[in-house]
Amino acid sequence: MNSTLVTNIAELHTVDAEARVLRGAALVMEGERIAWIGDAAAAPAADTVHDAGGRAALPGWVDSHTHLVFAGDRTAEFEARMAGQAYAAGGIATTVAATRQAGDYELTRLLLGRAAEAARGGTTYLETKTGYGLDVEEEARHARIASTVADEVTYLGAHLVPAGADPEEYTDLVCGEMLERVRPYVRWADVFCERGAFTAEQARRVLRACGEAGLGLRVHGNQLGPGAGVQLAVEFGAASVDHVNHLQDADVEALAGTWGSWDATVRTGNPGTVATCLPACDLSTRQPLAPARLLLDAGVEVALASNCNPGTSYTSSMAFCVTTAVLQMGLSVAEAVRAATFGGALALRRHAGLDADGRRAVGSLAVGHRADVQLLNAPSPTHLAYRPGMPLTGAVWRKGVAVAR
Ligand SMILES: N=CN[C@@H](CCC(=O)O)C(=O)O
Ligand SMILES: [Zn+2]
Repeated sequence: MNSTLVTNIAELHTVDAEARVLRGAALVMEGERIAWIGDAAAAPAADTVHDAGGRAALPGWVDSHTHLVFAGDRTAEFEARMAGQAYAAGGIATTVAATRQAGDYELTRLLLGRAAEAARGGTTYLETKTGYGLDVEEEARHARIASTVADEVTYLGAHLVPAGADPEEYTDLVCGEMLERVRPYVRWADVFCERGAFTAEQARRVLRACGEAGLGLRVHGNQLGPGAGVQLAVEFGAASVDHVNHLQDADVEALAGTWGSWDATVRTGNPGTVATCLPACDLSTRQPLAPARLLLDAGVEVALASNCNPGTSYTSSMAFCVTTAVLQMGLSVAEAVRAATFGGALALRRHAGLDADGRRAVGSLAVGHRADVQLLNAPSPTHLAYRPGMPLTGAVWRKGVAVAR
């Protein structure tokens, strides 16, 4: 099995339960797992040696929320928004029309290009969603294509009621035939519970049906105004509720309540509902930045994700999200890095051990975890906030294979 030693690491940020930072460190990747971590002076030999040259090493980013199966863009909508127009869910229909026109080859090519772009930015674990198909054949096609590229696929048939459809009948379809057809390709289901998208009652039906079909649950909630998304996510034991821009005290309390049997100091117990914040989207839609500081202080586990999509967040830069979280959302660098790595892993329930489908943990660096590692072009991750917008991704390994260096 091929092995790589990365040595001469100024700071190795494990993002483990003790948040250990090892100085003068090295790590060995063997096949697709991390085989050894420790003091560089004591490192074992390996087939290949990579000198980190005094740079910092972190887990690769875990991007737990993207919508990458799409064609076309929405530049005109973005320009109108920058001129003062508000974002509305209806814009999704523009992308649905463009995506339905793209054949399998084209859609796969676009998706591969976006996944490669994300990897070059340090993302080593990627979730993506359907939701630009909105009929049975298209949603099944998008789920199938997504499953050939992304680490995790989420069914988002409940993204928008397509033009001309009756909302209740469309919800029936999402809960029935459409769900059956996408089921082989997806692990998760999501619903956009928002004004202009799905009501709380419709969202409840979707979550119930998808949960009964054995899918893990996620919710797009409280993005454009206060709403039922967070409470529904908690009610259904969703792994994550995403956006969370407009929260009432009761929403924060409900989320905090889901973490009662989780011990963050040893990372055991039952994880609750992660609050996934999407700062690039918040800036692009001119929503208030999600209250990540408040959520962390209340005891809620927080993730940062890119939400890369052509409508609200056309970037897969997790580094940008980390930078924004530090500069504008009140997180420390360590908290932001944790949210963009371990937080995403927790939101995808890939934070620990080998699970039932034999997958290795991601989002933190420990022996046995997936060898998903990035080096920064900097001696410490503080530079992500200190030097905003600079090209700080040095080398990236995904499953032990160099994807950028
Ligand atoms: N908010 C809902 N869905 C996407 C945006 C989709 C679009 O506008 O194309 C989001 O997460 O922001
Ligand atoms: Zn989204």
